[in-house]
Amino acid sequence: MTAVDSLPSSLQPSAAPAAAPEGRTLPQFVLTITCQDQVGIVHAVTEFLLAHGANINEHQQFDDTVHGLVHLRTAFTGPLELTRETLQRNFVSIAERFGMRYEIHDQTPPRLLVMVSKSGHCLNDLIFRWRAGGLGGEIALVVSNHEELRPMAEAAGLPYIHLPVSPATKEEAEQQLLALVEEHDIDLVVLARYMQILSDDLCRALAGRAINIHHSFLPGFKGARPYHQAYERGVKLVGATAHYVTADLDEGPIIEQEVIRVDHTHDPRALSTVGQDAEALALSRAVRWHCEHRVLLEGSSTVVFR
Ligand SMILES: Nc1nc2c(c(=O)[nH]1)N[C@@H](CN(C=O)c1ccc(C(=O)N[C@@H](CCC(=O)O)C(=O)O)cc1)CN2
Repeated sequence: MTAVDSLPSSLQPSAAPAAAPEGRTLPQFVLTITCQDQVGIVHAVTEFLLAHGANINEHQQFDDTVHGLVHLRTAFTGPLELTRETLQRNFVSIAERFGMRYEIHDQTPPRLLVMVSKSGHCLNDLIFRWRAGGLGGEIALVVSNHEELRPMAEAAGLPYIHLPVSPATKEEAEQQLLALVEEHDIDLVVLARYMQILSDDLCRALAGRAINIHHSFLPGFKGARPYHQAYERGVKLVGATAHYVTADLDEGPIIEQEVIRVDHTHDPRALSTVGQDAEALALSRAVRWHCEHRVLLEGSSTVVFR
């Protein structure tokens, strides 16, 4: 008798997926796994989900033969009574058997804190997608080292916190930011053209939960004025790079990049103007994919299950 044979009829492979009672929706979850590649991983995962009455909606896998690793993302719908805590508790033994690094998420949208300076095109795009329900997370508040974007945030009903930064106030400002992250139960900090360099301590505190948009196609043109560098170089493509924030400026693991064709008629201002579209698109995609648990960090790189 196989493991499947021992399951109740409602869980037999041919059984229809569990249905939600009137007015209720079935819980949805995402499981992400990284481990050494070995036989039986997918079988163990699918047998575990079957035993909990879960119905797989999306499954993606990448075998990284360079590093001998396998990365999985499985999105599934559970029976009404299934919880993240039950899954977490029951999956531990499987994770230990295969030496898995894993996360189990329910459908609670991550809470976002957006940081800005004076340029509003990325914030504007994030607010539009959030209000349209297409960002994958909830914007909780906006923090800035300037006042210029307060009207945009407050018009969207968002709290706006002004934290001026100078060499004298930087440490205090960063402590206040961390206090806001705790106070508002923030899951992700989004640097949406925030033009101050975060300290090593702050980067460590926000490791894996802070995304920046750099206004160039990295690794080219790092720093604060990439469009001037691009103009001087005479490039024919400009772009933007969304990456996790690390202490090494503009060196964090890349999540998404976008490019736009330009030519000799574009001066630095024109390059900056056309580049804004690439920045807004790359950042919003990266934020949504992070919120949907589609981005797996692997050392200095990422695996993105788009
Ligand atoms: N620790 C990190 N902090 C930040 C990163 C990062 O990758 N790691 N990205 C920046 C954004 N950025 C480029 O994408 C960037 C922003 C600002 C500067 C810079 O030189 N700033 C000057 C001040 C400039 C000003 O006041 O306008 C500085 O901080 O001395 C370079 C790159 C966000 N933070």
